[in-house]
Amino acid sequence: MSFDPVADIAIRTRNVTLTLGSRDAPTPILRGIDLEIAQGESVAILGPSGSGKSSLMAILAGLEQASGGDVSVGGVAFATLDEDGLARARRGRIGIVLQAFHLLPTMTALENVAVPLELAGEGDAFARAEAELVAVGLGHRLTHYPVQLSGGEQQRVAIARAVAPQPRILFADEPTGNLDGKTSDAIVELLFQRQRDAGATLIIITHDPELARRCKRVLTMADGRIASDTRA
Ligand SMILES: Nc1ncnc2c1ncn2[C@@H]1O[C@H](COP(=O)(O)OP(=O)(O)OP(=O)(O)O)[C@@H](O)[C@H]1O
Repeated sequence: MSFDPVADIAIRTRNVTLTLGSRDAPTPILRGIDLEIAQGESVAILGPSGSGKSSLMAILAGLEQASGGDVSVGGVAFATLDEDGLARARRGRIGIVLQAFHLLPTMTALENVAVPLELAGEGDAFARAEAELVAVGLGHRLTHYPVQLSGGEQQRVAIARAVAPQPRILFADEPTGNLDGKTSDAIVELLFQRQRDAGATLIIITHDPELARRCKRVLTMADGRIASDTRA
């Protein structure tokens, strides 16, 4: 499985829909998303609470299947993949920082970052994981378990874990939500630095207009649709 360097398109969707709820009471969440995101682009997704931002990210990141339409990421059509196939498509290629950090409670901060690297078949997993944790200011918390870390520290472990495999596409849902101003600035700098250095695609859900302004493209969602799409 490889990314399509000719088209240089990281993500392409056609008429993507998501409908949840029961058959008797279906709830349309996404109502037809058409989107092309180039490799290396930085994209902010804005929009009111409940407009479908996290749902769209879950589909683009291969965490959830769309109800209808096509999603192709790095030239891979997601609709054809089962859960294992999606996990393989994500591994090492797609980095994800979710609002709930999903750190494994039985693993230390270092292990939470190193183990996915090992799973992706990377060498020097622990040395690289340590370097990533130092980069997010957590060199002094390597052996702490998630329960021993503050919310902002857990968020930074999740960010270190997401960027460590140097993914081609990095998704972040409110990556600075739990951080103070200074730490938030440092983390934002780290995300954009990774995006530039690796030519990665960066897709960030945020309510922070300052952070959105730093992205080359801003999508605004409303009621399950893309209401506006502007480039800087
Ligand atoms: N399992 C579900 N069944 C029915 N509706 C759901 C389900 N999961 C999410 N929703 C609804 O889907 C809508 C979109 O949710 P989503 O989390 O994508 O919005 P969001 O724009 O990311 O919001 P926020 O900014 O608050 O995180 C919401 O109205 C939510 O209540």
